[in-house]
Order: sequence, then structure tokens, then C-alpha cells
Amino acid sequence: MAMASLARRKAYVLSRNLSNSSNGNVFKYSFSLTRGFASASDENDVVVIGGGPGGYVAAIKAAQLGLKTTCIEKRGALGGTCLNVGCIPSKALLHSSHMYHEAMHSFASHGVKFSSVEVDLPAMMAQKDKAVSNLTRGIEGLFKKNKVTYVKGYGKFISPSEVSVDTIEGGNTVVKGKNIIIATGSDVKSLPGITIDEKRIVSSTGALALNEVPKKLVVIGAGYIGLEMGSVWARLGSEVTVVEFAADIVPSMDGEIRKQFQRSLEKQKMKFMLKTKVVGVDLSGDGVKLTLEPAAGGEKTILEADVVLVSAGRTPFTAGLGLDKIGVETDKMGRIPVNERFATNIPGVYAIGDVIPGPMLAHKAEEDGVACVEFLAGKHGHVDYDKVPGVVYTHPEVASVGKTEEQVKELGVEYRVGKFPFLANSRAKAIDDAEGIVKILAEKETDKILGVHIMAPNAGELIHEAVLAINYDASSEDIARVCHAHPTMSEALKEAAMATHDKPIHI
Ligand SMILES: Cc1cc2nc3c(=O)[nH]c(=O)nc-3n(C[C@H](O)[C@H](O)[C@H](O)COP(=O)(O)OP(=O)(O)OC[C@H]3O[C@@H](n4cnc5c(N)ncnc54)[C@H](O)[C@@H]3O)c2cc1C
Ligand SMILES: NC(=O)c1ccc[n+]([C@@H]2O[C@H](COP(=O)([O-])OP(=O)(O)OC[C@H]3O[C@@H](n4cnc5c(N)ncnc54)[C@H](O)[C@@H]3O)[C@@H](O)[C@H]2O)c1
Repeated sequence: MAMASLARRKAYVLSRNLSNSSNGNVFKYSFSLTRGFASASDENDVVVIGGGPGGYVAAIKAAQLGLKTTCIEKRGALGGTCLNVGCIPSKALLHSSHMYHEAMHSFASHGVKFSSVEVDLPAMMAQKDKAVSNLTRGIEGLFKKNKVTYVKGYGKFISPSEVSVDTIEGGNTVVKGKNIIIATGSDVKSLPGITIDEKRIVSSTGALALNEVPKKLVVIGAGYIGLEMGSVWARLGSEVTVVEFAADIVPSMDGEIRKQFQRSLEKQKMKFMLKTKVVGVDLSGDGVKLTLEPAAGGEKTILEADVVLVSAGRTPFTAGLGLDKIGVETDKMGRIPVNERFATNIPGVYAIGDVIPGPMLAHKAEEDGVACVEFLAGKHGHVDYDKVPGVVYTHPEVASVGKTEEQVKELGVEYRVGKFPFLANSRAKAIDDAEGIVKILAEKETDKILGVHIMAPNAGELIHEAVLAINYDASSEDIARVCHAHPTMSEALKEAAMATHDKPIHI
């Protein structure tokens, strides 16, 4: 059987039959799987531009599905923003700085004493860089294992089936593909009048590589990056002030959880200036002087900083890609609209990940990549953006899936809420790390889970039981009746589920 399926895979030659629908954005595909060797031609079945979580995962999956695949990446390393300057280095620094903070503030109460604790920033950065380089090399290994051709260079369209690549070595090559997937990701959104120099005014990339702990750090934007990188430097000793235009931190978070989360960050000495905008920057002295104004207008104030982190969102990256040359449409925000098969308005050209509408998250980009190539291979791909979990990796972490209470109210659905605080969870008490809560929202009539929100030290791990439940349309009673090991933090989810459909035991 295995031999037969291998032979079948090798023999697939994909022939695509495109028919453009009246709105120009929906295509129908039919595939004929005839015997022959696709590799006999130079043309790829799939070319992926961008080697981030969207692109590299799409390339590997396409190859696994028997499609001849090439991935083009300009930065000289695979893994994209996430691995090189995003998820991975930030989590490395979050972990290291948390260890330092624990050593300074928590170890003694557990009976572990040191004569002195100090930060060795170069060593901390070296550990982060080692994690990144090991992982990027790992993806190159996966490309080899799966026979994905890797072209290092800057790709730009010369036609809907041809990409010209200025290679890192200095040459040029043209890569042809029956299907081309744009996975070029996103870049820092700059703010008018604020020029990022990655020294005094930094993006997340600069904030991941500061060579000393700034005395005063001002963060513009209380979103994922601002709170994670703000936490890193606050733990290492910076005085951190977060300036946020909106009325709340992480505006997309459930309101009740957000309030508790903000209080927790304030206890960690992070200061918040909400409903505030930066209207001027003065770099004439050694540091930075920011002019602030209430978001609604009013009296100006000055805030001084040694370093300013601009983390007010990210913007799709399509510079130099030649989209206009082949007619790929973008929306007002520079994103590439796609249909449910990730097809753009140009036949044979697809887009996934941060460059298309939807949450800008690595795991969402990966799901896009897999689903997109599954469609290309004649299978059925599926991604439901309503069931994509989100995690802020601070301490405690905040993780959520599904709807917030505000969204449920807006939908007009009758619902029940069940909550359980970690203060009543035996494991959290045992390890003396009990700040946080689980909150479950379920439809009143059916008990179907609509949303789960967790604030806990390991919320990013705990959330996946809820993600699974929501994906299987589970009820809160389903979770409540599942036996959970004791003593674990996961029991808080069970208790919150019991509180949703009936009564909890331990509170
Ligand atoms: C500081 C930070 C922390 C983050 N932490 C998390 C986290 O913890 N969890 C999470 O889910 N998400 C996190 N993100 C978001 C995550 O990094 C992105 O959602 C994810 O990387 C998007 O994947 P992608 O493949 O769409 O794009 P990217 O990862 O941006 O990859 C696109 C790649 O395409 C390449 N490219 C672009 N144009 C061309 C071209 N013309 N030719 C060749 N190559 C090209 C780029 O060099 C890049 O490597 C974080 C982001 C940042 C900045
Ligand atoms: N843990 C994670 O999953 C993780 C971590 C980091 C980044 N990311 C992703 O990277 C993307 C970018 O992160 P981010 O934190 O830059 O964006 P974000 O969208 O998460 O937050 C940006 C914040 O900046 C505020 N803002 C916008 N303009 C402003 C202005 N002029 N002045 C003050 N505040 C302003 C917004 O109201 C918002 O609260 C996010 O979409 C996120 O999905 C994810």
C-alpha cells in the first residue's frame, strides 16, 4: 500500500483548469492526476515567495503532497519575522527576564537565597541568538528532507507564473511556477513624524537587541508587542511607560480579563497613559523628549525617555514585489484580499499569512499555508479565524479563543458565564503563583462554548483544551465532565466549566 501511494504521488502531474467567475475573484479548479514525472520540467507546481511561518510551512506541506516546490526568501535565513525577529527571540528574552525577576522577587519566599543576582545582558542576548539560529537551520534541514528547493534572494513578479529573483550572492534567476503563493508577511507600522533609527527610537527588532537596559523606556502602543517587550525591559530594571491611543490596553481582549491584566502589569511597575497620543519627538539632547496630547486633543505634556519603542501595529509587506505589474489587488490597508481558497484576483496567484486580512499570528499563517496548498493538491483546506487562539506571553499570560463577552453581547445571544480564580486552584497555590482567572462564555440554550479567556502563568498552554473544545462544538458540561489530573492548573478550566453549566466544587 505504502509503495503504491508513493508511486501515485510521484506520478501526479497537476493540470489546472481555471475559470474566472463574474466577480473576478472566485475560481473553479479541476485536477487531472495523470501518470508521469512532474520533476521532468523546470516549472514548479508551487512557488512560495517568503520563508516565514506561512511560507515555509506551505512549501513543506506542498512538497509532502507531491508538488514540486520552490521557496524564495530574501533575508538569508528561513522562519520569517516570527523566528528571526518576532515570536522566538521575544519568548527567549521573556523567559530569561522572568527568571531574573523570579530570582530577585520570588525565590527567597521559596527558601532559595542568593548573595547577589545580576543581569549579564550579552549572555542573555547570546542565548536568544542561539535559539534563533538553531531553529532557522532546522527549517533548512526540513526543506532538504522534504525536497523543497530554497532560493535565497528578493523575488518580484514578472508575470503571474514567473518570479525574477535577485539572489543574495548577487546574480539573478527566474523561477517559474504553475501556482505562486505570496507569503511576504508584514513590517513595522511607522508613525507620522517618528523615524525609527533602531537606537533611540526602536521597533520590536531594536527592542530585541538593546545593548544596555534603558533607564526609561517609553512604549507607543499597548498591544502584543508593547506589553511583551515592555515586560522584558521592566523586569530587567527599566522604568516603563506605555502610551496608548485607545481607551484600553489590548483593545481586542475580553474587557473583564483586560482590567485584571492591566492591574497585574501595574503591580509590576508598568505605567499606562491611555487615550493619549504622541504628537512630537525631540532628539536634540542625549535622550528622547516626546510631546504627548490627550487623544481627543487638549493640553500637551512632555515625557522623557532613553529609548522609545514604536509598537503601534504592523503593516503588510509587499514592497518591490511587482504586484502592480501583474495586477494583484490590495485593499486600503495594503492587504491582499483572497477568497476561501486563498486565491487573489489573478488566476494562479495566492496569498497567505500576515499579508492577507485576518489575525497577524504565526500559527494562523501556518494554517493558511497548509489549507492553501491542500486546495492546490485537490484536497479540502480549512481555517476558521474565529477559532484561532491568541496569547500574550507576559506573566501572567493571557490567552483566549472565541468570542469576548462584549462580542457575545453585541451578537444578542443569551449566554451564561462561568469563572474560576487561580487563587482557589491547589497547584497554583502550591507554587505560589496564583494570579489569574478562567472565564467561559456559553450559549444559554445549548451550553455550547462561545469563548474562553484565561489569565494564568501558563495560559498559553492551558488554552488548547478550550481550542479543541470550541473546534468540536463542545458544551461547558463536556469539559466539566472530563476527568482532569490533580493537582494541575488545568483543573481551573474544569471548575470554570462546572461554574458555567452548574456549580463549581472548590469555590
Ligand atoms: C516582536 C514580535 C513578536 C511576535 N510574537 C508572536 C508570537 O508570540 N506568536 C505569534 O503567533 N505571532 C507573533 N508575532 C507575529 C508573527 O511573527 C507573524 O504573524 C508571522 O511571522 C507571520 O508569518 P508570515 O509567514 O505571514 O510572514 P513573515 O514571518 O513576516 O515572513 C515573511 C518572509 O517573507 C520574506 N519576504 C518578503 N518579501 C519578499 C520578497 N519579495 N522576496 C523574498 N522574500 C520576501 C521576508 O524576509 C520574511 O522572512 C510576533 C511578531 C513580532 C514582530
Ligand atoms: N504573542 C503574540 O501572539 C504576538 C506578539 C507580538 C506581536 N504579535 C502580532 O504582531 C502584530 C503587531 O503587534 P503590535 O503590538 O505592534 O500591534 P497591536 O495591533 O497588537 O497593538 C498596537 C497598539 O497600538 C495602539 N496604537 C496604534 N496607533 C497608536 C498611536 N499612534 N499611538 C498610541 N497607540 C497607538 C493600538 O490601539 C493598539 O493597542 C499584532 O497584530 C500581533 O498579532 C503577536
